[in-house]
Amino acid sequence: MTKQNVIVSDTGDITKSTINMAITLTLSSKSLFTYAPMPSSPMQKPPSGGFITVSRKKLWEKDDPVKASSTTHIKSPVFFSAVAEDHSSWIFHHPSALKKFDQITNASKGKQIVMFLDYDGTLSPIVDDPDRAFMSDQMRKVVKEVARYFPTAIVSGRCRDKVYSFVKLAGLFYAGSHGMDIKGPAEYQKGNKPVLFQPASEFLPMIDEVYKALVEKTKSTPGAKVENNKFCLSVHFRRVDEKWWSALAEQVRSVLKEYPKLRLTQGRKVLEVRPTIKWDKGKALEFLLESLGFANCNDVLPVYIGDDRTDEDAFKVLRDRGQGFGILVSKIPKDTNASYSLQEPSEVMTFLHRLVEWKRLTPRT
Ligand SMILES: O=P(O)(O)OC[C@H]1O[C@H](O[C@H]2O[C@H](CO)[C@@H](O)[C@H](O)[C@H]2O)[C@H](O)[C@@H](O)[C@@H]1O
Repeated sequence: MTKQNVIVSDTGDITKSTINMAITLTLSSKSLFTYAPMPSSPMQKPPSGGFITVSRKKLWEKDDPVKASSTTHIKSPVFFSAVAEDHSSWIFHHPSALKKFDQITNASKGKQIVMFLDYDGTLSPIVDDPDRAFMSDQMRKVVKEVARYFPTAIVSGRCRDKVYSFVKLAGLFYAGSHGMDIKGPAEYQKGNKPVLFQPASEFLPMIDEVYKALVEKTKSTPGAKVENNKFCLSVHFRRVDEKWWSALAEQVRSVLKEYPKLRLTQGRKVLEVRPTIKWDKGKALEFLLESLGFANCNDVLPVYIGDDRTDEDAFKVLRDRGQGFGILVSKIPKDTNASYSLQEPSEVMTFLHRLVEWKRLTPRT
């Protein structure tokens, strides 16, 4: 494997000493994720008081409650006060979308809201078994209502068919495989045809081959699970004992060294394998806006809600366009290009309810 084809994250789901470090050391010193700190981000500044430094990595570690509870250093009261301080500073810059609801709806005056919703960790809570990440009936109901009023897309790392089998709603756009498999509802036509876009289709045979190789290679690691997401793959380690994380990373690396056209990224306790093409959730968002007839328009307000690093590509597109808002679903501070935050899927549901209510009560202009 060349050093160029593997890009590695640092993420709060794991510690430096384990899987993350294993890949970083063996493959590349370059960090994968473009979690560029925002110029205004308070996280760039040293915490005031000057007696303790709380790194972003430690804050990311808290993303995982199990990990956090087993990490002895965060029990220090000094740590807690520094975390609290960082948290309130972060919230100041990424306020709750519920608290700033009026600000968001005011910005939509004269504009068409278009909703983009990530699936795992946004519409459904994170669970141990990826095959059981079901969406609640209440969440389905409100997403259906949202889609009645606003063009709506589900954007997921999952295989499109799989995410559809969870959401089970017609009339929406679905962008699976991190946006590499986009399908629109029949009622939205582009050139008299329903929208269908698969920029990585040439990679299908390779992805299938690597899927089989990864299943074979990782079968000795208890708890590891390889998920075929059609144009990309996920190697889950949520149910793998931490002591095997490095070995699992090495297994994945050993398979990928034969495939320089694939890259490795990291999400929430998952290693994600995908083609090196320049396509991501941000590009998918732009493609969808264009398909909806909103390319180069000022009268549109895209709102993207997501919880993971891959959603940052979409947040960044919105920030760069100076259009719409990204909303990060997270309980803890993270470097993000999102403008607002929500703590968890239940808050996402409340936000969507309020949006539907607001739209119902707003007189048509
Ligand atoms: O873009 P997303 O819809 O957020 O997909 C990202 C990954 O989500 C899924 O994995 C995550 O959720 C699982 C279920 O809660 C959890 O067990 C896992 O640890 C998380 O990483 C999905 O299974 C992956 O294929 C996606 O890449």
